[in-house]
Amino acid sequence: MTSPRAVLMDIEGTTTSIAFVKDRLFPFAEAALDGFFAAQGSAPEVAAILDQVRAAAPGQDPVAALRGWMATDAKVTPLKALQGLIWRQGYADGRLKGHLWPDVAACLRAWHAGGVTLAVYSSGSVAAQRDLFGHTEHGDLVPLFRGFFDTRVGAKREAPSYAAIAAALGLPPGDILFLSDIAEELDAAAAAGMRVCQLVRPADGTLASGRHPEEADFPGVARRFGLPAA
Ligand SMILES: CSCCC(=O)C(=O)COP(=O)(O)O
Ligand SMILES: [Mg+2]
Repeated sequence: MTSPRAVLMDIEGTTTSIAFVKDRLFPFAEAALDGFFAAQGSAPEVAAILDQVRAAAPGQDPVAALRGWMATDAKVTPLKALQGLIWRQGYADGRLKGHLWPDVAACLRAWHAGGVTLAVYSSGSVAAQRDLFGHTEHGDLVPLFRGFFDTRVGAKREAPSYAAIAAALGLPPGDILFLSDIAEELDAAAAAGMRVCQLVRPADGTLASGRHPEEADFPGVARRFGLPAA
């Protein structure tokens, strides 16, 4: 079988540790929330997010709605947009560094150098994705990627989202390999015709679903799917 022409990847649990997202990024945004609104609540970008929160949670105080979504890790677009704005300040002043598992950066560089199209699909906003990959221990990796996709393209557990991403990349779904730790996301991508592989990273405690090919790291993915070696 030919190797994939593109690799589409999830962030949390795939390129990046679950602990970094849950124990560093999410608490960072939650702790900064009140101060952020006090300083920037009237900025047009922030006001637009608050309007989206009011539309999604009618009758609720918008900040209370945001805190409720944070508490349940809801993948709601306005929450993700707001978290991205708050994290931006942390990346800019050096309090945040985008975490990548040690095997990831070298593989991304090798795959890109070998002509493989790279793209990201995460619940985190496109701005947050670009900030994470732009501020890693391995430098700015944003130029390696052709596309970044978030929940505005659709939910990660629904097949049409993956069809829309393939169309945006201008590739047949069968030419794209999707990498994620979440079996339901892989189910949806496979239903849209993509090739898939579950990242079962021991340090994240990921459980293999048994429904998809599985690998513990990106070099394993490269070997299995015939991608360039790092
Ligand atoms: C851009 S990093 C933050 C990721 C995030 O907010 C999140 O909810 C994790 O979602 P993923 O789709 O990457 O598992
Ligand atoms: Mg994930």
